[in-house]
Amino acid sequence: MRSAYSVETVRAAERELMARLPEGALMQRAAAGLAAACAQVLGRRAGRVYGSRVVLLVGSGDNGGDALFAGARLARRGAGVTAVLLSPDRVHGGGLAALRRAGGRDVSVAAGAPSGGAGGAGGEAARPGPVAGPDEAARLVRAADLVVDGIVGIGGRGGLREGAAPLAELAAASGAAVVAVDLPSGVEADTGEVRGPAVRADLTVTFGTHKPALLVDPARAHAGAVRLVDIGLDPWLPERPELEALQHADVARLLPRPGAESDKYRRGVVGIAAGSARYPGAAVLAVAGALRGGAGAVRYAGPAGRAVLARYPETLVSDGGPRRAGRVQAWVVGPGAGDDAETVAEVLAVADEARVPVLIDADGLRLADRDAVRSRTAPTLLTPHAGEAAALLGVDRAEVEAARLTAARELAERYRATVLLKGTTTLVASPRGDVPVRVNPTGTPWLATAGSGDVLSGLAGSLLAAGLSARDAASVGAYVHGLAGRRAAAGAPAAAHDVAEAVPEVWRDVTAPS
Ligand SMILES: NC(=O)C1=CN([C@@H]2O[C@H](COP(=O)(O)OP(=O)(O)OC[C@H]3O[C@@H](n4cnc5c(N)ncnc54)[C@H](OP(=O)(O)O)[C@@H]3O)[C@@H](O)[C@H]2O)[C@@H](O)CC1
Ligand SMILES: Nc1ncnc2c1ncn2[C@@H]1O[C@H](COP(=O)(O)OP(=O)(O)O)[C@@H](O)[C@H]1O
Ligand SMILES: [K+]
Repeated sequence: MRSAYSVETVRAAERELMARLPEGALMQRAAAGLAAACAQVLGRRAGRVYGSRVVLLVGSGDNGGDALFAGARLARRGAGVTAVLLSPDRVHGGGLAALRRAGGRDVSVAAGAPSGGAGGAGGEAARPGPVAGPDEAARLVRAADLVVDGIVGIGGRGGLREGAAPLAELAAASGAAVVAVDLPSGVEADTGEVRGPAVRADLTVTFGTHKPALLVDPARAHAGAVRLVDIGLDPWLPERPELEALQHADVARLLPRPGAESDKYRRGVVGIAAGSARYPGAAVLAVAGALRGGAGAVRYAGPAGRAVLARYPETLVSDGGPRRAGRVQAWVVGPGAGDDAETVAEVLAVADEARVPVLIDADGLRLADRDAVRSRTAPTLLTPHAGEAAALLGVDRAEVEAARLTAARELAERYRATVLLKGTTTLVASPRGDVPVRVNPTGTPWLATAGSGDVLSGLAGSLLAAGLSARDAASVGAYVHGLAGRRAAAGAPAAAHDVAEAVPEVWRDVTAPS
Protein backbone atom coordinates (compact mmCIF):
# COMPACT_ATOMS: atom_id res chain seq x y z
CA MET A 1 0.00 0.00 0.00
CA ARG A 2 1.32 3.45 -0.85
CA SER A 3 0.23 6.19 1.54
CA ALA A 4 0.02 9.97 1.51
CA TYR A 5 -0.23 12.13 4.62
CA SER A 6 -1.49 15.68 5.08
CA VAL A 7 0.87 18.57 5.82
CA GLU A 8 -0.36 18.79 9.41
CA THR A 9 0.44 15.12 10.02
CA VAL A 10 3.82 15.37 8.30
CA ARG A 11 4.76 18.39 10.41
CA ALA A 12 3.76 16.63 13.64
CA ALA A 13 5.82 13.56 12.72
CA GLU A 14 8.78 15.73 11.73
CA ARG A 15 8.66 17.49 15.11
CA GLU A 16 8.87 14.14 16.90
CA LEU A 17 11.75 12.98 14.76
CA MET A 18 13.64 16.29 14.88
CA ALA A 19 13.49 16.34 18.67
CA ARG A 20 15.59 13.17 18.64
CA LEU A 21 18.21 14.25 16.12
CA PRO A 22 21.00 16.83 16.09
CA GLU A 23 19.92 20.15 14.60
CA GLY A 24 19.91 20.16 10.82
CA ALA A 25 20.30 16.37 10.51
CA LEU A 26 16.93 15.93 8.87
CA MET A 27 17.62 18.54 6.24
CA GLN A 28 20.95 16.85 5.50
CA ARG A 29 19.16 13.54 4.93
CA ALA A 30 16.75 15.28 2.58
CA ALA A 31 19.52 17.13 0.75
CA ALA A 32 21.61 13.97 0.35
CA GLY A 33 18.68 12.13 -1.28
CA LEU A 34 17.88 15.14 -3.43
CA ALA A 35 21.48 15.53 -4.61
CA ALA A 36 21.72 11.82 -5.47
CA ALA A 37 18.54 12.05 -7.57
CA CYS A 38 19.79 15.23 -9.29
CA ALA A 39 23.12 13.56 -10.07
CA GLN A 40 21.28 10.68 -11.73
CA VAL A 41 19.20 13.08 -13.80
CA LEU A 42 22.34 14.96 -14.83
CA GLY A 43 24.01 11.70 -15.71
CA ARG A 44 21.18 10.93 -18.10
CA ARG A 45 20.84 14.45 -19.54
CA ALA A 46 24.37 15.83 -19.65
CA GLY A 47 26.34 12.60 -19.43
CA ARG A 48 27.99 13.63 -16.14
CA VAL A 49 27.72 15.87 -13.11
CA TYR A 50 31.14 17.48 -13.53
CA GLY A 51 30.86 20.57 -15.74
CA SER A 52 27.05 20.54 -15.93
CA ARG A 53 25.05 23.70 -15.29
CA VAL A 54 22.61 23.66 -12.41
CA VAL A 55 20.27 26.48 -11.41
CA LEU A 56 18.54 26.41 -8.03
CA LEU A 57 15.34 28.43 -7.66
CA VAL A 58 15.38 29.22 -3.96
CA GLY A 59 12.46 30.53 -1.90
CA SER A 60 12.31 31.77 1.66
CA GLY A 61 11.79 28.57 3.64
CA ASP A 62 13.37 25.20 4.36
CA ASN A 63 12.43 23.98 0.89
CA GLY A 64 14.99 26.46 -0.41
CA GLY A 65 17.38 25.20 2.28
CA ASP A 66 17.12 21.66 0.90
CA ALA A 67 17.89 22.96 -2.59
CA LEU A 68 20.92 24.93 -1.37
CA PHE A 69 22.46 22.02 0.55
CA ALA A 70 21.86 19.68 -2.40
CA GLY A 71 23.37 22.32 -4.69
CA ALA A 72 26.45 22.39 -2.45
CA ARG A 73 26.83 18.62 -2.86
CA LEU A 74 26.57 18.92 -6.65
CA ALA A 75 29.06 21.81 -6.69
CA ARG A 76 31.53 19.63 -4.77
CA ARG A 77 31.20 17.09 -7.57
CA GLY A 78 32.17 19.75 -10.12
CA ALA A 79 28.80 21.05 -11.30
CA GLY A 80 28.50 24.78 -11.97
CA VAL A 81 25.75 25.69 -9.53
CA THR A 82 23.99 29.05 -9.37
CA ALA A 83 21.29 29.77 -6.82
CA VAL A 84 18.67 32.27 -7.85
CA LEU A 85 17.40 33.73 -4.58
CA LEU A 86 13.78 34.82 -4.84
CA SER A 87 13.61 36.25 -1.29
CA PRO A 88 17.25 37.08 -0.58
CA ASP A 89 16.48 38.73 2.75
CA ARG A 90 14.91 35.51 4.09
CA VAL A 91 17.05 32.84 2.43
CA HIS A 92 18.23 29.80 4.45
CA GLY A 93 21.53 31.18 5.74
CA GLY A 94 23.18 27.83 6.48
CA GLY A 95 22.30 26.47 3.06
CA LEU A 96 23.60 29.55 1.28
CA ALA A 97 26.87 29.48 3.22
CA ALA A 98 27.31 25.78 2.37
CA LEU A 99 26.75 26.45 -1.32
CA ARG A 100 29.28 29.25 -1.33
CA ARG A 101 31.85 27.15 0.53
CA ALA A 102 31.45 24.48 -2.14
CA GLY A 103 32.17 27.00 -4.89
CA GLY A 104 28.57 27.70 -5.97
CA ARG A 105 27.39 31.21 -6.71
CA ASP A 106 24.18 33.04 -6.02
CA VAL A 107 22.26 35.93 -7.45
CA SER A 108 19.26 37.71 -6.02
CA VAL A 109 16.25 38.46 -8.15
CA ALA A 110 14.59 41.12 -6.13
CA ALA A 111 13.01 44.13 -7.79
CA GLY A 112 15.29 46.20 -5.60
CA ALA A 113 18.56 45.34 -3.89
CA PRO A 114 18.28 43.01 -0.87
CA SER A 115 18.03 44.71 2.48
CA GLY A 116 20.72 43.70 4.97
CA GLY A 117 22.37 40.28 5.25
CA ALA A 118 20.80 37.10 3.95
CA GLY A 119 20.22 34.96 6.99
CA GLY A 120 16.57 33.94 7.29
CA ALA A 121 16.41 30.37 8.51
CA GLY A 122 19.32 28.11 9.19
CA GLY A 123 21.35 30.16 11.64
CA GLU A 124 24.38 31.38 9.72
CA ALA A 125 24.04 34.86 8.24
CA ALA A 126 25.64 35.55 4.88
CA ARG A 127 26.05 38.72 2.87
CA PRO A 128 23.82 38.73 -0.19
CA GLY A 129 25.32 38.10 -3.62
CA PRO A 130 24.88 40.28 -6.68
CA VAL A 131 21.45 41.34 -7.85
CA ALA A 132 20.28 39.85 -11.14
CA GLY A 133 17.56 41.48 -13.21
CA PRO A 134 14.79 39.28 -14.59
CA ASP A 135 16.65 38.99 -17.92
CA GLU A 136 19.80 37.68 -16.29
CA ALA A 137 17.80 35.15 -14.25
CA ALA A 138 15.99 34.05 -17.41
CA ARG A 139 19.32 33.63 -19.21
CA LEU A 140 20.61 31.41 -16.41
CA VAL A 141 17.52 29.20 -16.53
CA ARG A 142 17.65 28.88 -20.32
CA ALA A 143 21.29 27.80 -20.24
CA ALA A 144 20.83 25.23 -17.46
CA ASP A 145 21.02 21.44 -17.79
CA LEU A 146 19.05 21.11 -14.56
CA VAL A 147 16.71 23.47 -12.71
CA VAL A 148 15.99 22.60 -9.08
CA ASP A 149 12.69 23.95 -7.78
CA GLY A 150 13.21 24.90 -4.14
CA ILE A 151 10.75 27.77 -4.23
CA VAL A 152 8.25 26.38 -1.78
CA GLY A 153 7.29 22.99 -0.32
CA ILE A 154 4.72 22.01 2.28
CA GLY A 155 4.69 25.59 3.61
CA GLY A 156 3.27 26.91 0.31
CA ARG A 157 -0.06 28.70 0.05
CA GLY A 158 -1.64 29.54 -3.31
CA GLY A 159 0.06 29.59 -6.69
CA LEU A 160 3.54 30.87 -7.40
CA ARG A 161 4.08 34.49 -6.58
CA GLU A 162 5.31 37.25 -8.85
CA GLY A 163 8.91 36.72 -9.85
CA ALA A 164 8.81 32.92 -9.49
CA ALA A 165 6.06 32.23 -12.04
CA PRO A 166 7.95 33.47 -15.14
CA LEU A 167 11.06 31.49 -14.11
CA ALA A 168 9.01 28.33 -13.67
CA GLU A 169 7.51 28.85 -17.12
CA LEU A 170 10.95 29.36 -18.63
CA ALA A 171 12.24 26.23 -16.95
CA ALA A 172 9.36 24.19 -18.39
CA ALA A 173 9.96 25.61 -21.87
CA SER A 174 13.76 25.19 -21.76
CA GLY A 175 15.54 21.95 -22.50
CA ALA A 176 16.58 21.67 -18.84
CA ALA A 177 15.41 18.86 -16.62
CA VAL A 178 13.28 20.21 -13.77
CA VAL A 179 13.52 18.53 -10.37
CA ALA A 180 11.05 19.70 -7.73
CA VAL A 181 12.01 19.58 -4.07
CA ASP A 182 9.34 17.80 -1.97
CA LEU A 183 6.47 19.17 -4.15
CA PRO A 184 6.22 21.10 -7.40
CA SER A 185 5.92 24.68 -6.13
CA GLY A 186 2.50 26.28 -6.49
CA VAL A 187 0.33 23.18 -5.97
CA GLU A 188 -1.88 22.67 -2.89
CA ALA A 189 -0.18 19.90 -0.92
CA ASP A 190 -3.30 18.53 0.81
CA THR A 191 -5.79 18.56 -2.04
CA GLY A 192 -3.91 18.31 -5.33
CA GLU A 193 -5.52 21.54 -6.52
CA VAL A 194 -3.58 23.94 -8.71
CA ARG A 195 -5.18 27.36 -8.39
CA GLY A 196 -2.45 29.49 -9.95
CA PRO A 197 0.84 29.18 -11.80
CA ALA A 198 2.85 26.15 -10.66
CA VAL A 199 6.11 24.42 -11.51
CA ARG A 200 6.03 21.54 -13.99
CA ALA A 201 8.66 19.02 -12.96
CA ASP A 202 10.13 15.98 -14.67
CA LEU A 203 10.88 14.50 -11.27
CA THR A 204 9.76 15.33 -7.75
CA VAL A 205 11.96 14.18 -4.90
CA THR A 206 9.77 14.02 -1.82
CA PHE A 207 10.79 13.42 1.78
CA GLY A 208 9.50 11.04 4.43
CA THR A 209 6.14 10.25 2.81
CA HIS A 210 4.01 11.14 -0.19
CA LYS A 211 1.75 14.15 0.13
CA PRO A 212 -1.78 13.99 -1.39
CA ALA A 213 -0.83 16.40 -4.22
CA LEU A 214 1.65 13.82 -5.53
CA LEU A 215 -1.15 11.30 -6.11
CA VAL A 216 -4.11 13.47 -7.16
CA ASP A 217 -4.53 15.44 -10.38
CA PRO A 218 -4.16 18.15 -11.48
CA ALA A 219 -1.15 18.53 -9.13
CA ARG A 220 0.08 15.00 -9.85
CA ALA A 221 0.58 15.91 -13.48
CA HIS A 222 2.90 18.74 -12.36
CA ALA A 223 5.07 16.39 -10.31
CA GLY A 224 6.36 14.14 -13.10
CA ALA A 225 7.94 10.96 -11.75
CA VAL A 226 8.02 10.85 -7.96
CA ARG A 227 10.89 9.54 -5.85
CA LEU A 228 10.46 9.08 -2.11
CA VAL A 229 13.53 9.68 0.06
CA ASP A 230 13.48 7.90 3.41
CA ILE A 231 14.38 10.38 6.17
CA GLY A 232 13.31 8.11 9.03
CA LEU A 233 9.80 9.51 9.41
CA ASP A 234 7.84 6.25 9.25
CA PRO A 235 7.78 5.41 12.99
CA TRP A 236 6.22 8.80 13.71
CA LEU A 237 3.47 8.67 11.12
CA PRO A 238 0.03 7.53 12.34
CA GLU A 239 -1.51 4.32 11.06
CA ARG A 240 -4.24 6.07 9.09
CA PRO A 241 -3.05 8.14 6.13
CA GLU A 242 -5.12 10.71 4.26
CA LEU A 243 -4.90 8.76 1.00
CA GLU A 244 -3.84 5.27 0.05
CA ALA A 245 -3.11 3.58 -3.25
CA LEU A 246 -3.40 -0.19 -3.59
CA GLN A 247 -0.43 -2.07 -5.02
CA HIS A 248 -0.29 -5.49 -6.70
CA ALA A 249 0.02 -7.40 -3.42
CA ASP A 250 -3.00 -5.64 -1.87
CA VAL A 251 -5.13 -6.36 -4.92
CA ALA A 252 -3.97 -9.99 -5.10
CA ARG A 253 -5.12 -10.44 -1.49
CA LEU A 254 -8.54 -8.94 -2.19
CA LEU A 255 -9.39 -10.63 -5.49
CA PRO A 256 -11.93 -13.42 -4.93
CA ARG A 257 -10.79 -16.99 -5.54
CA PRO A 258 -13.12 -19.98 -5.64
CA GLY A 259 -12.46 -22.68 -3.07
CA ALA A 260 -13.17 -26.41 -3.20
CA GLU A 261 -16.63 -25.80 -1.70
CA SER A 262 -17.60 -23.13 -4.23
CA ASP A 263 -20.45 -23.40 -6.65
CA LYS A 264 -21.75 -20.72 -8.96
CA TYR A 265 -24.19 -19.38 -6.37
CA ARG A 266 -21.71 -19.36 -3.52
CA ARG A 267 -19.28 -17.40 -5.70
CA GLY A 268 -21.96 -14.69 -5.90
CA VAL A 269 -24.43 -13.75 -8.61
CA VAL A 270 -24.47 -10.24 -10.03
CA GLY A 271 -27.57 -8.67 -11.59
CA ILE A 272 -27.12 -6.20 -14.43
CA ALA A 273 -29.97 -3.81 -15.22
CA ALA A 274 -28.50 -1.80 -18.06
CA GLY A 275 -29.00 -0.84 -21.69
CA SER A 276 -32.04 0.36 -23.59
CA ALA A 277 -33.40 0.07 -27.10
CA ARG A 278 -31.22 3.07 -27.94
CA TYR A 279 -28.09 1.88 -26.11
CA PRO A 280 -28.05 -1.95 -26.15
CA GLY A 281 -24.24 -1.94 -26.28
CA ALA A 282 -23.97 -0.62 -22.72
CA ALA A 283 -25.68 -3.81 -21.52
CA VAL A 284 -23.29 -6.02 -23.49
CA LEU A 285 -20.23 -4.16 -22.15
CA ALA A 286 -21.42 -4.18 -18.54
CA VAL A 287 -22.04 -7.94 -18.84
CA ALA A 288 -18.59 -8.33 -20.45
CA GLY A 289 -17.02 -6.72 -17.35
CA ALA A 290 -19.24 -8.66 -14.94
CA LEU A 291 -18.36 -12.05 -16.48
CA ARG A 292 -14.69 -11.36 -15.72
CA GLY A 293 -15.14 -10.00 -12.20
CA GLY A 294 -15.26 -13.18 -10.16
CA ALA A 295 -19.02 -13.68 -9.68
CA GLY A 296 -20.26 -17.22 -10.38
CA ALA A 297 -23.10 -16.06 -12.63
CA VAL A 298 -24.39 -12.93 -14.31
CA ARG A 299 -28.10 -12.22 -14.55
CA TYR A 300 -29.28 -9.66 -17.05
CA ALA A 301 -32.63 -7.87 -16.71
CA GLY A 302 -33.47 -5.34 -19.41
CA PRO A 303 -34.44 -4.68 -23.01
CA ALA A 304 -31.11 -5.72 -24.57
CA GLY A 305 -31.33 -9.44 -23.73
CA ARG A 306 -31.05 -10.55 -27.32
CA ALA A 307 -27.84 -8.53 -27.90
CA VAL A 308 -26.38 -9.78 -24.63
CA LEU A 309 -27.11 -13.44 -25.43
CA ALA A 310 -25.72 -13.11 -28.94
CA ARG A 311 -22.38 -12.10 -27.50
CA TYR A 312 -22.43 -13.90 -24.15
CA PRO A 313 -24.60 -17.02 -24.16
CA GLU A 314 -23.57 -17.80 -20.58
CA THR A 315 -25.64 -14.85 -19.30
CA LEU A 316 -28.88 -15.67 -17.44
CA VAL A 317 -31.28 -13.37 -19.25
CA SER A 318 -34.70 -12.50 -17.87
CA ASP A 319 -37.44 -10.57 -19.65
CA GLY A 320 -39.43 -9.68 -16.59
CA GLY A 321 -37.42 -6.79 -15.16
CA PRO A 322 -35.21 -6.78 -12.04
CA ARG A 323 -37.93 -8.01 -9.69
CA ARG A 324 -38.35 -11.25 -11.61
CA ALA A 325 -34.70 -11.80 -12.43
CA GLY A 326 -34.02 -14.14 -9.51
CA ARG A 327 -31.73 -13.78 -6.51
CA VAL A 328 -28.48 -11.85 -6.80
CA GLN A 329 -25.84 -10.75 -4.29
CA ALA A 330 -25.36 -7.33 -5.93
CA TRP A 331 -27.02 -5.17 -8.56
CA VAL A 332 -25.53 -2.88 -11.22
CA VAL A 333 -27.92 -0.32 -12.63
CA GLY A 334 -27.67 2.62 -14.98
CA PRO A 335 -25.28 2.11 -17.93
CA GLY A 336 -27.16 3.05 -21.12
CA ALA A 337 -30.42 3.30 -19.16
CA GLY A 338 -31.55 6.38 -21.11
CA ASP A 339 -34.59 7.76 -19.29
CA ASP A 340 -35.75 4.54 -17.68
CA ALA A 341 -36.22 5.86 -14.15
CA GLU A 342 -38.65 3.04 -13.39
CA THR A 343 -35.98 0.33 -13.66
CA VAL A 344 -33.59 2.31 -11.47
CA ALA A 345 -36.29 2.68 -8.79
CA GLU A 346 -37.17 -1.01 -9.09
CA VAL A 347 -33.57 -2.10 -8.62
CA LEU A 348 -33.26 0.09 -5.54
CA ALA A 349 -36.49 -1.38 -4.11
CA VAL A 350 -35.53 -5.00 -4.86
CA ALA A 351 -32.02 -4.51 -3.49
CA ASP A 352 -33.40 -2.90 -0.33
CA GLU A 353 -35.72 -5.84 0.25
CA ALA A 354 -32.92 -8.34 -0.29
CA ARG A 355 -30.40 -6.09 1.55
CA VAL A 356 -27.81 -6.42 -1.21
CA PRO A 357 -25.37 -3.79 -2.50
CA VAL A 358 -26.15 -1.66 -5.56
CA LEU A 359 -23.73 -0.01 -7.97
CA ILE A 360 -25.29 3.00 -9.72
CA ASP A 361 -23.58 4.31 -12.84
CA ALA A 362 -24.11 6.65 -15.79
CA ASP A 363 -27.81 7.52 -16.47
CA GLY A 364 -28.73 5.79 -13.23
CA LEU A 365 -26.96 8.53 -11.31
CA ARG A 366 -29.30 11.13 -12.79
CA LEU A 367 -32.39 8.97 -12.43
CA ALA A 368 -31.93 7.64 -8.88
CA ASP A 369 -33.86 9.34 -6.12
CA ARG A 370 -31.38 10.87 -3.71
CA ASP A 371 -33.41 10.12 -0.60
CA ALA A 372 -33.89 6.51 -1.70
CA VAL A 373 -30.11 6.22 -2.03
CA ARG A 374 -29.40 7.98 1.27
CA SER A 375 -31.77 5.77 3.21
CA ARG A 376 -30.36 2.46 1.99
CA THR A 377 -29.13 0.05 4.60
CA ALA A 378 -27.00 -2.16 2.32
CA PRO A 379 -23.94 -0.57 0.66
CA THR A 380 -24.28 1.71 -2.36
CA LEU A 381 -21.50 2.43 -4.83
CA LEU A 382 -21.82 5.45 -7.15
CA THR A 383 -19.45 5.57 -10.14
CA PRO A 384 -19.67 9.03 -11.75
CA HIS A 385 -17.21 10.66 -14.13
CA ALA A 386 -16.49 14.33 -13.49
CA GLY A 387 -19.49 15.54 -15.54
CA GLU A 388 -21.91 13.27 -13.69
CA ALA A 389 -20.40 14.20 -10.33
CA ALA A 390 -20.76 17.89 -11.22
CA ALA A 391 -24.44 17.41 -12.07
CA LEU A 392 -25.05 15.65 -8.73
CA LEU A 393 -23.24 18.40 -6.82
CA GLY A 394 -24.75 21.27 -8.82
CA VAL A 395 -21.37 22.70 -9.85
CA ASP A 396 -19.42 22.97 -13.11
CA ARG A 397 -17.50 20.01 -14.41
CA ALA A 398 -14.34 22.13 -14.34
CA GLU A 399 -14.76 22.62 -10.59
CA VAL A 400 -14.91 18.85 -9.99
CA GLU A 401 -11.83 18.35 -12.15
CA ALA A 402 -10.00 21.10 -10.25
CA ALA A 403 -10.90 19.72 -6.82
CA ARG A 404 -11.41 15.97 -7.28
CA LEU A 405 -10.71 15.01 -3.68
CA THR A 406 -13.20 17.51 -2.30
CA ALA A 407 -15.85 16.47 -4.84
CA ALA A 408 -15.51 12.75 -4.11
CA ARG A 409 -15.68 13.29 -0.34
CA GLU A 410 -18.62 15.65 -0.65
CA LEU A 411 -20.61 13.23 -2.82
CA ALA A 412 -19.93 10.32 -0.47
CA GLU A 413 -21.23 12.37 2.42
CA ARG A 414 -24.30 13.73 0.62
CA TYR A 415 -25.39 10.33 -0.68
CA ARG A 416 -24.14 8.23 2.25
CA ALA A 417 -22.54 6.07 -0.42
CA THR A 418 -19.12 4.96 -1.53
CA VAL A 419 -18.11 7.08 -4.51
CA LEU A 420 -15.77 6.05 -7.29
CA LEU A 421 -14.95 9.28 -9.13
CA LYS A 422 -13.53 8.33 -12.54
CA GLY A 423 -11.03 10.22 -14.67
CA THR A 424 -7.36 11.18 -14.77
CA THR A 425 -7.06 10.24 -11.11
CA THR A 426 -9.75 7.79 -10.08
CA LEU A 427 -10.66 8.23 -6.41
CA VAL A 428 -12.74 6.10 -4.07
CA ALA A 429 -14.26 7.98 -1.14
CA SER A 430 -16.17 6.23 1.58
CA PRO A 431 -19.22 7.59 3.44
CA ARG A 432 -17.30 6.87 6.64
CA GLY A 433 -15.00 9.83 7.01
CA ASP A 434 -12.57 7.81 9.14
CA VAL A 435 -11.00 5.71 6.40
CA PRO A 436 -8.46 6.93 3.85
CA VAL A 437 -9.62 7.89 0.38
CA ARG A 438 -8.23 5.40 -2.13
CA VAL A 439 -6.51 6.61 -5.26
CA ASN A 440 -6.02 4.32 -8.23
CA PRO A 441 -2.46 4.27 -9.56
CA THR A 442 -3.08 2.23 -12.73
CA GLY A 443 -5.27 4.46 -14.92
CA THR A 444 -4.36 5.43 -18.46
CA PRO A 445 -5.88 8.00 -20.81
CA TRP A 446 -6.35 5.13 -23.30
CA LEU A 447 -9.35 4.20 -21.17
CA ALA A 448 -11.09 7.39 -22.31
CA THR A 449 -13.07 5.46 -24.91
CA ALA A 450 -16.83 5.04 -25.19
CA GLY A 451 -18.13 2.16 -23.11
CA SER A 452 -15.06 1.54 -20.97
CA GLY A 453 -16.99 2.89 -17.97
CA ASP A 454 -19.69 0.27 -18.61
CA VAL A 455 -17.05 -2.46 -18.42
CA LEU A 456 -15.86 -1.02 -15.11
CA SER A 457 -19.36 -1.05 -13.62
CA GLY A 458 -19.84 -4.69 -14.56
CA LEU A 459 -16.44 -5.60 -13.17
CA ALA A 460 -16.88 -3.74 -9.88
CA GLY A 461 -20.46 -5.05 -9.54
CA SER A 462 -19.19 -8.59 -9.96
CA LEU A 463 -16.61 -8.00 -7.22
CA LEU A 464 -19.40 -6.69 -4.97
CA ALA A 465 -21.41 -9.85 -5.62
CA ALA A 466 -18.34 -11.94 -4.82
CA GLY A 467 -18.34 -10.40 -1.37
CA LEU A 468 -15.94 -7.45 -1.47
CA SER A 469 -16.94 -4.30 0.41
CA ALA A 470 -18.02 -1.35 -1.74
CA ARG A 471 -14.68 0.37 -1.07
CA ASP A 472 -12.64 -2.71 -2.00
CA ALA A 473 -14.81 -3.59 -5.01
CA ALA A 474 -14.42 -0.04 -6.33
CA SER A 475 -10.69 0.25 -5.79
CA VAL A 476 -9.84 -3.30 -6.91
CA GLY A 477 -12.16 -2.86 -9.93
CA ALA A 478 -10.49 0.41 -10.90
CA TYR A 479 -7.04 -1.13 -10.43
CA VAL A 480 -7.71 -4.14 -12.65
CA HIS A 481 -9.63 -2.03 -15.19
CA GLY A 482 -6.72 0.43 -15.42
CA LEU A 483 -4.20 -2.34 -16.05
CA ALA A 484 -6.56 -3.97 -18.55
CA GLY A 485 -6.78 -0.64 -20.36
CA ARG A 486 -3.00 -0.46 -20.54
CA ARG A 487 -2.68 -4.01 -21.72
CA ALA A 488 -5.46 -3.72 -24.29
CA ALA A 489 -4.06 -0.48 -25.69
CA ALA A 490 -0.31 -1.20 -25.44
CA GLY A 491 0.36 2.06 -27.24
CA ALA A 492 -2.48 1.89 -29.76
CA PRO A 493 -6.19 2.68 -29.41
CA ALA A 494 -8.28 -0.07 -27.87
CA ALA A 495 -12.06 -0.42 -27.72
CA ALA A 496 -14.03 -1.00 -24.54
CA HIS A 497 -14.58 -4.69 -25.33
CA ASP A 498 -10.79 -5.11 -25.68
CA VAL A 499 -10.47 -3.79 -22.13
CA ALA A 500 -12.93 -6.42 -20.86
CA GLU A 501 -11.09 -9.15 -22.73
CA ALA A 502 -7.76 -8.13 -21.19
CA VAL A 503 -9.06 -8.56 -17.62
CA PRO A 504 -8.23 -12.29 -17.21
CA GLU A 505 -4.59 -11.76 -18.22
CA VAL A 506 -4.27 -8.88 -15.77
CA TRP A 507 -5.88 -10.99 -13.05
CA ARG A 508 -3.34 -13.76 -13.67
CA ASP A 509 -0.47 -11.25 -13.55
CA VAL A 510 -1.65 -9.65 -10.33
CA THR A 511 -2.15 -12.94 -8.54
CA ALA A 512 0.99 -14.66 -9.89
CA PRO A 513 3.48 -15.37 -7.11
CA SER A 514 6.34 -12.86 -7.39
N1 LIG B 1 10.45 20.19 8.63
C1 LIG B 1 11.39 19.27 8.41
O1 LIG B 1 11.77 18.55 9.29
C2 LIG B 1 11.95 19.09 7.10
C3 LIG B 1 11.53 19.89 6.06
N2 LIG B 1 12.07 19.79 4.88
C4 LIG B 1 11.78 20.75 3.86
O2 LIG B 1 11.17 21.90 4.39
C5 LIG B 1 10.01 22.22 3.63
C6 LIG B 1 9.07 22.98 4.47
O3 LIG B 1 9.75 24.14 4.85
P1 LIG B 1 9.02 25.41 5.45
O4 LIG B 1 8.14 24.99 6.54
O5 LIG B 1 10.07 26.39 5.79
O6 LIG B 1 8.12 25.87 4.29
P2 LIG B 1 8.43 26.10 2.72
O7 LIG B 1 7.69 25.08 1.97
O8 LIG B 1 9.85 26.28 2.44
O9 LIG B 1 7.67 27.46 2.44
C7 LIG B 1 7.50 28.46 3.42
C8 LIG B 1 7.99 29.77 2.89
O10 LIG B 1 7.49 29.99 1.59
C9 LIG B 1 6.78 31.21 1.51
N3 LIG B 1 5.64 30.97 0.63
C10 LIG B 1 4.42 30.43 0.96
N4 LIG B 1 3.67 30.30 -0.14
C11 LIG B 1 4.40 30.74 -1.18
C12 LIG B 1 4.16 30.86 -2.56
N5 LIG B 1 2.98 30.49 -3.09
N6 LIG B 1 5.14 31.36 -3.35
C13 LIG B 1 6.31 31.74 -2.81
N7 LIG B 1 6.59 31.66 -1.49
C14 LIG B 1 5.65 31.17 -0.69
C15 LIG B 1 6.44 31.58 2.91
O11 LIG B 1 6.58 32.96 2.97
P3 LIG B 1 5.44 33.92 3.54
O12 LIG B 1 4.10 33.32 3.22
O13 LIG B 1 5.74 34.00 4.99
O14 LIG B 1 5.71 35.19 2.80
C16 LIG B 1 7.50 30.87 3.75
O15 LIG B 1 8.60 31.71 3.98
C17 LIG B 1 9.54 20.90 3.14
O16 LIG B 1 8.67 21.01 2.03
C18 LIG B 1 10.84 20.21 2.81
O17 LIG B 1 11.30 20.62 1.54
C19 LIG B 1 13.11 18.82 4.62
O18 LIG B 1 14.32 19.49 4.81
C20 LIG B 1 13.02 17.61 5.50
C21 LIG B 1 12.96 18.02 6.91
N1 LIG C 1 -7.57 10.90 -18.85
C1 LIG C 1 -7.85 9.73 -18.29
N2 LIG C 1 -6.89 9.06 -17.59
C2 LIG C 1 -7.17 7.87 -17.03
N3 LIG C 1 -8.38 7.27 -17.10
C3 LIG C 1 -9.35 7.88 -17.76
C4 LIG C 1 -9.15 9.15 -18.37
N4 LIG C 1 -10.30 9.51 -18.95
C5 LIG C 1 -11.19 8.52 -18.71
N5 LIG C 1 -10.62 7.54 -17.99
C6 LIG C 1 -11.26 6.30 -17.55
O1 LIG C 1 -12.03 5.77 -18.62
C7 LIG C 1 -13.27 5.26 -18.14
C8 LIG C 1 -14.38 6.02 -18.84
O2 LIG C 1 -15.57 5.87 -18.22
P1 LIG C 1 -16.85 6.72 -18.59
O3 LIG C 1 -16.51 8.17 -18.61
O4 LIG C 1 -17.95 6.29 -17.72
O5 LIG C 1 -17.09 6.28 -20.10
P2 LIG C 1 -18.36 5.60 -20.78
O6 LIG C 1 -19.57 6.24 -20.18
O7 LIG C 1 -18.22 5.90 -22.24
O8 LIG C 1 -18.28 4.14 -20.51
C9 LIG C 1 -13.23 5.42 -16.63
O9 LIG C 1 -12.73 4.25 -16.04
C10 LIG C 1 -12.23 6.56 -16.42
O10 LIG C 1 -11.60 6.53 -15.17
K1 LIG D 1 9.38 22.83 -4.41
